Amino acid sequence: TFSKSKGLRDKEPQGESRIPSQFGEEERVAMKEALKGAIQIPTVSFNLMESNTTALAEFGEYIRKVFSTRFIQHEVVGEYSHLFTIQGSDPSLQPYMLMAHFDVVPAPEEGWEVPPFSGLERDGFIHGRGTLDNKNSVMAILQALELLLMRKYIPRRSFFIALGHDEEVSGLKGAKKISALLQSRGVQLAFIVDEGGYIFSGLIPGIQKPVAMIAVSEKGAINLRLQVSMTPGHSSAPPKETSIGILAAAVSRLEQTPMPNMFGSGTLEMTMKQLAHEFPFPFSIFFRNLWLFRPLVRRLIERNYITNALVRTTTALTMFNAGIKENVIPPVAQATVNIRIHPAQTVQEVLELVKNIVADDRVQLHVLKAFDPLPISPSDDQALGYQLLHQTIQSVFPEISIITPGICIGNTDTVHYTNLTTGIYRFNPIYLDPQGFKSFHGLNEKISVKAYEFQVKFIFELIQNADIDRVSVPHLHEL
Ligand SMILES: CCCCCCCC/C=C\CCCCCCCC(=O)NCC(=O)O
Ligand SMILES: [Zn+2]
Ligand SMILES: [Zn+2]
Repeated sequence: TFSKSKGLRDKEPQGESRIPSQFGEEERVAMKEALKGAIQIPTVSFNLMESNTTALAEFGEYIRKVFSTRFIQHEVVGEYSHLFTIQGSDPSLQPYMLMAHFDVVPAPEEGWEVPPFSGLERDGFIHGRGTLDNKNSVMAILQALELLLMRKYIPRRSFFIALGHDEEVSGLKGAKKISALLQSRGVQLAFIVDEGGYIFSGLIPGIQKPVAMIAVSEKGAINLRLQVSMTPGHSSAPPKETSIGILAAAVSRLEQTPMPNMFGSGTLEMTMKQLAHEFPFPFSIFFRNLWLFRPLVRRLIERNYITNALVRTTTALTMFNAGIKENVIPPVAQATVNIRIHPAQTVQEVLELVKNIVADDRVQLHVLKAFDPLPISPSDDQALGYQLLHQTIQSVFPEISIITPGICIGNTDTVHYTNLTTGIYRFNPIYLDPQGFKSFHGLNEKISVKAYEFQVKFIFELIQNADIDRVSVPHLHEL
């Protein structure tokens, strides 16, 4: 119930209509087999222009085959994305939306323990690209709905399921179009839930206990192309500087010059408030007494590469292309820099900083994509989406005692839905340890069969929790 989080309370106790989230052996086998099949379809997004469209189409066929989507309104949007509309019995309740994406980043086989699109089960884990990011969610959402419908559950609150096909390359053809379609129908959502927050385990230095982080905001981003052009010529009489040398020096300056540490603003303060007591001595003293230790904490946080990303705009050099032949002075050198913007900064401010760091007019800057950090969604007692997630985490994972709002350092399709709701929450009910975190876009991405079952159970519970009548409880200030 909501009693622990104080704000919203169930009007009625959960009646007999509540369906227990218990699944039979046959159902559990079918569940994991369905996920394996999804992993085997190589729905890779390479870049804005290029994706495996055959696989994207095949994925659509696959979900139709595995789930009884014919019983609910199912639309294909932007050629490959999917929008499901589940009509609730009580039109007075504002609808919500569950989101996920089924495109994945490329996965060259080198370095993987099992082929990345095999979906092989080994030692209790299903392996493959997309097992965490994010076919697990796509399949778990549809699976939970299917299991509820099979048990004759009739939702009271309407909800949508939006499954994007190009999240990894912007969401412009999928999520953006779904959002426009819903807007044209006059839909306003109570809240949305997407990927981007997790149950962190051993990921926050000093904290052993699991921390469920519901991301209430996410960083902005810029993809920036740096280019140097020069006249080609014979390499036996080289000029003093080449396009490659000039560009290399520029990107090296960017890598060597971190953006300013912005500790002291945004969602991190909220997260720190929740976590301060959990750190071991003497860190707990430092975090609880920022009035005295702020400068020290500011430095401590930037020591770890993950927490560093929470306090500053990050700059990652991700692509570098130059040269046409061994003995030709290169005409053009290009690099792509992927920047993630701290919520206290804007695209314009960061571009200005970049220009000053590059400080070389021969290096042209082209903005390929840019957006500001996302607004902070409410996490107070009255925030329905946040409180529903909070409640469901407490009931499905009773071992978790720390639930906190936070920020997602990656980007999600939610960027396209700010017109439909102010309640944007990013949370996947998955334990993520440092190895799991590194496997996002990396090697050996995998999910345990148990973890996947818990994800299905979580959504099964969340949908039912969203249907319980709630009354507001006056806010009680803690003494
Ligand atoms: C003191 C608090 C510590 C919390 C530390 C954890 C912070 C990590 C936050 C979020 C995890 C990032 C998940 C990434 C989501 C992936 C989505 C994605 O790949 N999108 C595409 C992209 O970003 O390029
Ligand atoms: Zn993702
Ligand atoms: Zn991703």
